[in-house]
Amino acid sequence: MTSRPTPDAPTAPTDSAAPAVRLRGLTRSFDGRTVLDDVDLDLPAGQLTALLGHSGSGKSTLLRAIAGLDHEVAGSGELTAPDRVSVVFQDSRLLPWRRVLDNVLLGSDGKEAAERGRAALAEVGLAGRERAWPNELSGGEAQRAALARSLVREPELLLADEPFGALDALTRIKMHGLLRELWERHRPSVLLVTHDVDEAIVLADRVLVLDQGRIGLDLTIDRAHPRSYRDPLLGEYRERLLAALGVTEDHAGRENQKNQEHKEKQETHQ
Ligand SMILES: Nc1ncnc2c1ncn2[C@@H]1O[C@H](COP(=O)(O)OP(=O)(O)OP(=O)(O)O)[C@@H](O)[C@H]1O
Repeated sequence: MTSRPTPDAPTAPTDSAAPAVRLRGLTRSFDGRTVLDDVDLDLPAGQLTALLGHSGSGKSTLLRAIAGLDHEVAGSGELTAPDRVSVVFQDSRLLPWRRVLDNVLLGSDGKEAAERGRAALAEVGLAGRERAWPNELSGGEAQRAALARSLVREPELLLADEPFGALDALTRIKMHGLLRELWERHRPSVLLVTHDVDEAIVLADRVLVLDQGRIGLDLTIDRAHPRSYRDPLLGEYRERLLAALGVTEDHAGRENQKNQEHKEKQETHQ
């Protein structure tokens, strides 16, 4: 567990019951403009949490702060996060000059590491593609490889910034199933940044909405898994989230219906 106090903050205590991530008074600004405004948040160990918010609301800024990737950003507050953190982005960030297995193993050597890498690739459905080059993979396969690379480190915390944002709808649905499966097997704490309300509701046990620099809504999704886009009981959560995002009912209704029809069609075709 690493505490990263910013200049005016004390160090957080660490104990076994402590949340995986603890933020107190986290503030981040760019050019004098406050993007995160005094955010308090606990992410319990082993929870899959989704983070929604308008474009520019600060989701990536929050994720980068938790990942410790924002040293150049002005800010304050107290932040505690685990030592083993993996980050997955919208693009796979595979090195094109390394084969898939070598990408997964980056930074680890030896026979045992190679075995773990192979096992991770098998877990994401890429057994047999170890020696492929990244440019031989589809977008979905590349994201699978990125997930394998993050898993091989057995992270305590997985930070995922729109990991499925660039994928087509059918691949996205398959990746939702995969992410949930991997989470159930490994149980890291996950913070999933997404624009997609349905993705958040189907995958996460808790959904946060970032609004005006703060957590505007903190919603527990109390439905068993696996969840279906067709589940009418998820509709109520969807409405609350859309309202928190400021989407009007009319607009939401039309968009929802379109999305719902599309997703149901894709689900049927799986
Ligand atoms: N390095 C930076 N320098 C200056 N401004 C930045 C920087 N990074 C982010 N910002 C600004 O901070 C605000 C929040 O950005 P951030 O990327 O966190 O939003 P987001 O919610 O992740 O957006 P999106 O959903 O579009 O990815 C935006 O107005 C953005 O322009």
